[in-house]
Amino acid sequence: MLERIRSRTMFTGYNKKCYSCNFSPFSSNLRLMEHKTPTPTTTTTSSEWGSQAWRQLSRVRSSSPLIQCITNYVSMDLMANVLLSSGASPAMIHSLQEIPDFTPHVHALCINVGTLTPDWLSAIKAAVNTVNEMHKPWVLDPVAAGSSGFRFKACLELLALGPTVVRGNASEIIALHNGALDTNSRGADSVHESTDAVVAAKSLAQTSGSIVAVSGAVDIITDGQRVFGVHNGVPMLQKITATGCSVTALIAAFVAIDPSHPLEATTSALSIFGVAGEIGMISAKGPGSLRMHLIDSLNTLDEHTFLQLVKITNL
Ligand SMILES: Nc1ncnc2c1ncn2[C@@H]1O[C@H](COP(=O)(O)OP(=O)(O)OP(=O)(O)O)[C@@H](O)[C@H]1O
Ligand SMILES: Cc1ncsc1CCO
Ligand SMILES: [Mg+2]
Repeated sequence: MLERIRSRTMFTGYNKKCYSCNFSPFSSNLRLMEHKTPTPTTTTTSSEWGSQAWRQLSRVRSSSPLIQCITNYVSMDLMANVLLSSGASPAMIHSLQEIPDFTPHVHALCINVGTLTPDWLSAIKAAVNTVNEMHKPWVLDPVAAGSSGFRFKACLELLALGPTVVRGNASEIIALHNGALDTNSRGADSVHESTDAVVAAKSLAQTSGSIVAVSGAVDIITDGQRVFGVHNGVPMLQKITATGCSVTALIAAFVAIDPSHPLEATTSALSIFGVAGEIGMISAKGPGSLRMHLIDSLNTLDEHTFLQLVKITNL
């Protein structure tokens, strides 16, 4: 594994100053739109990004943010295990009746429309309104957004409520950007490469005010101005259902501990997940065992190994 040292790429656009501030993980005065604040341009290496991602994972591990996940039936197990193995606390609580008692206590909310029904949509909106009122971060996974009118309308309504981050695959982000149903939809699976969605992601970030992340061979992360690429992960992650859903939940955990820097937190979460996939793949025999080794790798990942494998570039 250690010989797989990645090259370090120079890039610009990162506000280093933000990372030297004394951030209080769970302060109540979070501003969801803070990433829109203009930042001075400095030069930062991929290894500095790697160090920052490691610090953020360390904070997830030490502070164990509580992440409420209103997600689909398929992803509940893997998502909860990915959060647990990364150090966060998952809570798969989705009943409308429980939201007034529980949601005010969470550090971030993960919303996923994978198996959406009208009842669940009501619960989702109630939970989103609660965290919005409390200025806490929330992340939207628009699973199969372009596959049906009901789902598409729901995704647009949720987008209008101002998610901190939207993470989807390329087809989902392109459908949201196009504002139309996807007649070639394959449901939860993408028919596009992530790099096909750069323009759509930037535009969607500009119109929504959200950070937009597109997963794929290269994960794309943008605030509408800056665009970063995470070159980690293995293709077999696509053969495990709900790895995308789970990395969205991991983004929620990272945004929970650094809500003032959602662009950077999202980039970090995707890189941690991708590196864990690469390490897991060394021992895996196929998707089934990769799923197990991915969870193990998230649990045991160490700084030295991560810093050797992480690759983040300016796109
Ligand atoms: N070709 C690839 N090479 C490396 N990593 C990949 C590749 N494709 C996807 N990944 C990684 O797999 C994870 C899931 O991404 P994917 O795009 O498959 O999500 P998704 O389609 O939303 O999945 P799901 O809906 O099943 O949860 C991400 O961490 C991504 O970086
Ligand atoms: C396969 C599938 N269908 C609805 S949600 C889901 C999990 C991956 O998004
Ligand atoms: Mg998905």
